[in-house]
Amino acid sequence: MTQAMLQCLSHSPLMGLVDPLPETVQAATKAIGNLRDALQRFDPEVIFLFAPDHYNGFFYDLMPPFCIGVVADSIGDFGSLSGPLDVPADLALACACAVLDSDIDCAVSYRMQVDHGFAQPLEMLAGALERYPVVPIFINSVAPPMPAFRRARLLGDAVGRYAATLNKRVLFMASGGLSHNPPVPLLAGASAEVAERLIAGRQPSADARAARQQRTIDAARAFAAGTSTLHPLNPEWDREFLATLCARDLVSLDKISNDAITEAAGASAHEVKSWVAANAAMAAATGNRYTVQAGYYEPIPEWIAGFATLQGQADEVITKN
Ligand SMILES: O=C(O)/C=C/c1cccc(O)c1O
Ligand SMILES: [Fe+2]
Repeated sequence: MTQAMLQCLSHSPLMGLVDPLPETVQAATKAIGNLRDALQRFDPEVIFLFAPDHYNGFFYDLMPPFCIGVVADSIGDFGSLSGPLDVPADLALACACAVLDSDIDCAVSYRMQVDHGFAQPLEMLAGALERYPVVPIFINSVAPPMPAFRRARLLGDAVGRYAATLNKRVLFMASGGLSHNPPVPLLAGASAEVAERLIAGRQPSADARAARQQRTIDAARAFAAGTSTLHPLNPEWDREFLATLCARDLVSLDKISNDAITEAAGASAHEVKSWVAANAAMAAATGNRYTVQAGYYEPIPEWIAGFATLQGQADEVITKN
């Protein structure tokens, strides 16, 4: 029998670099610890990790809406872990085939590069990049045109139905901020130099990477000081989104357009599509017999993130406990 578990966590590469008050860090750390403890108890045999990229592994030379990594490496931006992920290649490829058979067009990569979006949850929850077998599933969340909520839900549904055939303990994990708008550039209106970076910016020089990271750190300091023009966090939007997931009413999100997401919650709020996909996977794998609890929520300007955790269990697991 397949046993399923769901964990969703915001990420921010600013954690540890631009921190809020110690009590805020402590509360977030405790919430992350709760997820980590639950993950260890569950001891997944495979993790399906839905996450975005931030122009570190995916560029406009060929930008897929979705991509499953058959082989994947973390680049180690902002001090996140670098190195290979333990991707079960046959299983990842079979998952991609099942997704395609479900009418969801999804790329595959045998050299997928991932950034803090994938590395942070693996480090914070699993303890290492290679601690557990992981199928990395990229959802384009920063580079328009992007998939809509509905497509993210259907991707998750297809992954969940595939996972249900495995007879394993599977963990559906999502990584992404809620409302937020860090200074990740847009191609529309970009200078020639920035456009080139977004189209073909793979393997930047050490200086270029350091400059990029410093720009984000400076932006976070200004945002926290209230002197920034970045789109504000939107706690009301975030809380409503979390309530929708807890009510397991994913279909109701379908009516929210990409423009409406950007306008209400910022250009990087599209990262919540990872959460939608993971929740849809959980619903499909359990035949909709699961419960979800939001764990922690706080709008944290220093991390430029509506920061949250959420966890879900299959009803069978709850009954056995
Ligand atoms: O500069 C980047 O690559 C992204 C930074 C960032 C900052 C805050 C929240 C996030 O989700 C990010 O990816
Ligand atoms: Fe992000």
